Amino acid sequence: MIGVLGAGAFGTALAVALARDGRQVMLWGRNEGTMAEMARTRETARLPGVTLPEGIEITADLAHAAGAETLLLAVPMQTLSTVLGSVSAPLDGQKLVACCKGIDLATGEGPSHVIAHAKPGALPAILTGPSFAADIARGLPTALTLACEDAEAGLVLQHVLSTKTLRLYRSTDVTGAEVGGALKNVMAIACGACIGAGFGDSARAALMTRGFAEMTRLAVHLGAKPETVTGLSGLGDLALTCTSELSRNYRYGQALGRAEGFDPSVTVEGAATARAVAALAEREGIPMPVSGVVAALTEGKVTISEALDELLSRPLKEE
Ligand SMILES: NC(=O)C1=CN([C@@H]2O[C@H](COP(=O)(O)OP(=O)(O)OC[C@H]3O[C@@H](n4cnc5c(N)ncnc54)[C@H](OP(=O)(O)O)[C@@H]3O)[C@@H](O)[C@H]2O)C=CC1
Ligand SMILES: O=C(CO)COP(=O)(O)O
Repeated sequence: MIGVLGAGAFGTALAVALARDGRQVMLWGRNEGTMAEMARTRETARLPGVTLPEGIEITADLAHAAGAETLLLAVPMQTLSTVLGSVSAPLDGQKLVACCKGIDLATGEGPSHVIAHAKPGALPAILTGPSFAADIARGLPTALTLACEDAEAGLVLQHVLSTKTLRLYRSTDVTGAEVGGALKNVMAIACGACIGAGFGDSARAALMTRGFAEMTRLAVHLGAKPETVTGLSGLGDLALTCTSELSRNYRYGQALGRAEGFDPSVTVEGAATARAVAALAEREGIPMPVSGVVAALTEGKVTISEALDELLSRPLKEE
């Protein structure tokens, strides 16, 4: 049995893909009324046009869902610690796969460390890479990274979670996978802002490239392998998110670039993560100029033209 905690767009899309491939899935969401409605209609407003297969058990009972051998954690990053804290069972020996992307603002940690602190006896892993929920739920193909420090558990998870349309590559470099997934959202905000402000495609390509350099710098500093950052979790997801209006982070950036408002109920992981990265970069003494500018933009501390000036006026250096 696979349990999915978080019945938003991504958790539901993963549940649909896995159930279609014959897995028994339990999908947990916090709102009893919403979950009852989802069970009755087999539909969700977060994935219009998608029918939830009968193989998905829909529940609002957290203790029940948390009993599954493999748990996919698909809640927003800034709520992960709270959600895990609400599970009273220790989850010893259970495989906890973070499907969220970001860095916890309170602790400066990625999802695997948040899991390790909340449930020290569990086996943490991360599933990340280019994967819009709408694509996954429609059965469109993609490839993802499944990273787990325990190579044996990683191998098991790779087989449990791969389907005919989701091709999982395994890795033991959890830090590399987490940093790539977290930072690509920050870069997507930067690229959206760049396009929204009318700075053009050349500027966006430059931002993506320098953003990628920043991702690699932080990941390697934290002990990751550079080749992980060039994989699906880093470059793969960066390419997707910085170029598609299906990305919420990109659209949020566009709104910043146009000095327009943005619906605060939409999940935009890159905003809090930019602030977490800026704090981490300062603490560790790592230059992260694009992340710093995104953090300042999201906090309303600089305008889009001040952000551009800040990046362009940095001392000239070797690439
Ligand atoms: N959407 C996508 O294409 C992809 C998303 N992801 C990642 O998946 C994670 C979740 O995103 P996504 O599903 O898109 O987000 P959504 O906004 O679609 O859904 C978020 C879900 O989390 C629930 N939630 C929010 N706060 C809490 C809380 N405190 N306790 C319990 N549940 C809570 C919401 O419940 P409620 O409805 O009651 O508010 C909702 O079901 C993010 O980290 C994102 O980066 C990764 C790959 C692709
Ligand atoms: O992570 C994603 C695709 O891989 C989804 O991106 P957004 O959260 O920006 O929509």
